[in-house]
Amino acid sequence: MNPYIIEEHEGLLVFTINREDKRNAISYEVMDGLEEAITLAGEKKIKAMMITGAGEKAFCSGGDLSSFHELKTAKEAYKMLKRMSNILVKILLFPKPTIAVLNGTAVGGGCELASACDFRIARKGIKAGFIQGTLAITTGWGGGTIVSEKLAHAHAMKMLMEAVPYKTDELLQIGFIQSTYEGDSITAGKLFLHKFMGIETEVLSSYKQMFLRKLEQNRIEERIQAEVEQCSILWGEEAHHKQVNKFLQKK
Ligand SMILES: CC[C@@H](C(=O)O)C(=O)SCCNC(=O)CCNC(=O)[C@H](O)C(C)(C)COP(=O)(O)OP(=O)(O)OC[C@H]1O[C@@H](n2cnc3c(N)ncnc32)[C@H](O)[C@@H]1OP(=O)(O)O
Repeated sequence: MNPYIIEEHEGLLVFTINREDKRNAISYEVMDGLEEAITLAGEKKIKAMMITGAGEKAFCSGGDLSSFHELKTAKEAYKMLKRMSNILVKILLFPKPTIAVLNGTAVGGGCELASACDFRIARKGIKAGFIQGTLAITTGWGGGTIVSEKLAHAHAMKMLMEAVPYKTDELLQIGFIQSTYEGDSITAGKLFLHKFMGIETEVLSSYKQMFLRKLEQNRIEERIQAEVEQCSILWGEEAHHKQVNKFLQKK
């Protein structure tokens, strides 16, 4: 089965992580897919991009631990973290509106991926959190830096440091998600963007640039690079490998 699906719905590019049995964990193949989707979303006929996951259990459970666990040293981890952080930067700085539709749990890197989008909506009852701390690492794809820009200081720091999944009412309250939905995820995403789709692409892009200028002024890319480097160091430590082993041995 293809690990991702790319579809076009009347000017909306929809990317679905299609690894339901692995809770939509991000493998290198999913990274290939995200890179392809970003390129396709750049086409003139596309007004906005949506990212979601297959099924109802998970939006994305972060990096594929069974595969990335092979990366033992800081240097090995850096390559993977850097590649995915480049993808997050492309989504963050994408010149058109982007939305993450959290069809299910979003944890670890899944929460980072969602943070890179302009908007996040969630199915009622899901949970989302930066649980990286429980694996003795920090965010490493740029998500910590991104969330520090998008949420109030105390909310962002609390969410990162607590390292627990939050319920939808808490996610709404801190502003991590903008609304909740019931039913089909793609329909919910389309409904959220409905009014945007009637506006000229150039107008949407011009507004997006206003927000991007602020991020550039705040040296976002330089700060994301520092996050990648810091996480790589922690990744190489025994404490991290011990926690990942615990998760993998639960099988
Ligand atoms: C690597 C980058 C780093 C970053 O920079 O941010 C990270 O992303 S670190 C964070 C990595 N993610 C996690 O630690 C989450 C791990 N997963 C879970 O906690 C749970 O699976 C879940 C997401 C809360 C869902 O729980 P549940 O519905 O009970 O499912 P299972 O736990 O039984 O899992 C089913 C199936 O999926 C496999 N799985 C789940 N997550 C991952 C993952 N991240 N990588 C690889 N595989 C994953 C799990 O092993 C099960 O597989 P099988 O036993 O083969 O059925």
